[in-house]
Amino acid sequence: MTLLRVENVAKAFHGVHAVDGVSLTVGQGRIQGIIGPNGAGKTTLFNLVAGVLKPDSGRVLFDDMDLTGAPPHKIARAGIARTFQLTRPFASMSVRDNVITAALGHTRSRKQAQQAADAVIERVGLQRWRDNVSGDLPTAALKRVELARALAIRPRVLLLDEVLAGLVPAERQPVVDMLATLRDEDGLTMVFVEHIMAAVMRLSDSVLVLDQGKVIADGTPQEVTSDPRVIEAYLGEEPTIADA
Ligand SMILES: Nc1ncnc2c1ncn2[C@@H]1O[C@H](COP(=O)(O)OP(=O)(O)OP(=O)(O)O)[C@@H](O)[C@H]1O
Repeated sequence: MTLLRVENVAKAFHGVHAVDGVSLTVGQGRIQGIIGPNGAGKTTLFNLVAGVLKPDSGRVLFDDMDLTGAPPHKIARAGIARTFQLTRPFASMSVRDNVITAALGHTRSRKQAQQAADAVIERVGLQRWRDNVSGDLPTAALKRVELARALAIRPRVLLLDEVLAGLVPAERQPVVDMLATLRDEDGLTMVFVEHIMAAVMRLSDSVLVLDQGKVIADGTPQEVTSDPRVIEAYLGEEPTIADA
C-alpha cells in the first residue's frame, strides 16, 4: 500500500530550481533513500513534504489525504515526523523534557506524554542521558534525542535528514541497526537523506537520486549505484561509497 505519494513537486528560489518536478511513492513499511550531490534539492524536497515550504506546483498525498501546502503542525498531526540535519532540541531542557514536549504534540495528557517519552527514550537507547541537560550532550546522543523527539509523535512516516552526519563510524552502526529495527519490528515507514553510502545500501528498499533538482535515477540500491549517470553526478566525486 502506498502511504506517501509526492507528485511532480517543484520549488524555485529566485530563479534557482531547487526541486524541479520530483515524484516519489513510498509504500507502508518501506525505507526510501534519497541521495545526490550538495545542492541537489534533498533538504528542499523534505521541507516540501513536511510543510516547511509550499511547492510552486505538484502535490503531496499521504494516506490519500492531500497535504499539499499544509502547515508543519498539520502534517505532523497527520503522521509525518522529521528530523533536522542540525539538531534542534531545547538546550536548557533535560532529554526527558525535550521528548515529553514533542510527545505533547500528539496527546494533551501529560501522563501519557511522559509514558510515551519514556518508552521512546528506551527505544533509542537514551536511558543513561535521560535526566541530563540536552545542551551538554555529545553529538551522538543529541542525534538520538532528535530521533526520539520525532518518534514521540508516533509518526507513520519518519523523514530523516542526514541522521548519521557528524557521527564517527563506530557510532553509526548502532543507529543504522536501530532504524532497521524500527522498520522490521514497528513497521515504520522512512524516507532518509544520507551521504553515508554503506547505510543507504543496507537500509534502503529503494533509492531516489537527485541532481540539480531533478530525479536522475530511481531503483534498488544496486541499480542506482551501478547507473553511469549516478556515478558521474555523485558517486564518482564522493569517497563515501565504501564508508561504514
Ligand atoms: N531558502 C532558500 N533560499 C534560496 N535558495 C535556497 C534555499 N534553500 C535551498 N536553496 C537552494 O536550492 C538548492 C537546493 O538546496 P538543498 O539544500 O535542498 O540541497 P541538498 O541536496 O539538501 O544539499 P546538501 O546535501 O548540501 O544538504 C541549492 O542551490 C540551494 O542553494
